[in-house]
Amino acid sequence: MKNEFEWIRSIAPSKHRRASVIKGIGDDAAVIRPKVGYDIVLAVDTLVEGVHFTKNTMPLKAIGYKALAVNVSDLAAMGAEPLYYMVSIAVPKENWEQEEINEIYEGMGEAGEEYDMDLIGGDTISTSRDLVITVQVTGRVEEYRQLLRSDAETNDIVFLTGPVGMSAAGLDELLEKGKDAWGDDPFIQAHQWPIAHVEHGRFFAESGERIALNDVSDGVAHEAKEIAESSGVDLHLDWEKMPRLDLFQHVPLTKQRKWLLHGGEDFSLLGTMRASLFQQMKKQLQKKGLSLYQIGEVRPGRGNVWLKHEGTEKLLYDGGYTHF
Ligand SMILES: Nc1ncnc2c1ncn2[C@@H]1O[C@H](COP(=O)(O)OP(=O)(O)O)[C@@H](O)[C@H]1O
Ligand SMILES: Cc1ncc(C[n+]2csc(CCOP(=O)(O)OP(=O)(O)O)c2C)c(N)n1
Ligand SMILES: [Mg+2]
Ligand SMILES: [Mg+2]
Ligand SMILES: [Mg+2]
Repeated sequence: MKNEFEWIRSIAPSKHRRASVIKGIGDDAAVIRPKVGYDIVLAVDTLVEGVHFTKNTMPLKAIGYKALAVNVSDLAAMGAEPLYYMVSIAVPKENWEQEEINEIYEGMGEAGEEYDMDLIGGDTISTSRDLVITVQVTGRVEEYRQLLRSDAETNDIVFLTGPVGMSAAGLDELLEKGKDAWGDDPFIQAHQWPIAHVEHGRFFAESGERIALNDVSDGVAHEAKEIAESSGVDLHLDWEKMPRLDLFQHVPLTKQRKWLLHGGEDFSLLGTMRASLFQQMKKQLQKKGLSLYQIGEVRPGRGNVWLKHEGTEKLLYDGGYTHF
């Protein structure tokens, strides 16, 4: 067992991918040199044992991988390029071994490699119970190109960059069967190894177009409501247009609705863009092997979300995951 400081040295990267890191781990704070012409984008998200994961729902490596990926997803939703991350980890005195924490860091390192980011610092503390991992990420976006949820306008179309509901479906299976559910099943994979849609975010930002964007961490209904409210418009969604995998075909409708609309943790991006842009953007994205689905449109309103389903349009209950 290493002591705290030996352990920190053992997880510190020996070199950085980004030349802009002036000082990483090993002083009172990290120092980075921002690139001229870019705005800095910052986000922080925490994963808590029992709330976001348990040892039965997530492999240790996946906990680390997901802790970084969910943060990168917020950078993607701003159109930013991920650059650096910091980690604060509160380790319970019982039930967690150093070897297990190392595995979490291995998973985080894998995500760091995937998104080309440097670990530049953090904090290590003990706690009485339940592991808590907080990751702070820094990214950059070309000046004034950030993609805000307040930018939706009447006559825009509403889009999703990928399927939703898979992570929630996986979680239900994991809560029921525990480790017996682990494996290649796409729902389980979606829950344990989420993918942040950075390429989509960057493509939208680089286009220079006005695009409103949110990542789907708390469910489509909730994220759509956030866009509608902050843009002062109404979003009209169409159930039939939601990207739905064949895998959902035999699932009862109430469950489909719960997973697809209120599930969350999918980390697809939900957004709006000018209607005339949609086909060309879809084609360009397809060339990169990326998808884009139109699921509705934006109309004048006061921040409400409507869902057309089985011929009638109703106000969509905006319930998603809430911590209080
Ligand atoms: N405890 C807090 N203190 C300060 N700002 C917060 C706190 N919690 C959330 N925020 C801010 O509120 C906004 C929404 O947060 P959140 O719903 O967690 O976003 P997301 O779902 O994209 O992670 C963000 O700007 C976030 O930085
Ligand atoms: C053991 C367990 N129970 C429940 C969930 C489901 N869950 C936990 S947090 C959450 C929403 C997303 O997390 P949050 O902390 O709200 O992230 P943010 O919206 O800030 O990105 C969901 C769907 C889970 N992942 N694991
Ligand atoms: Mg958050
Ligand atoms: Mg978000
Ligand atoms: Mg949330």
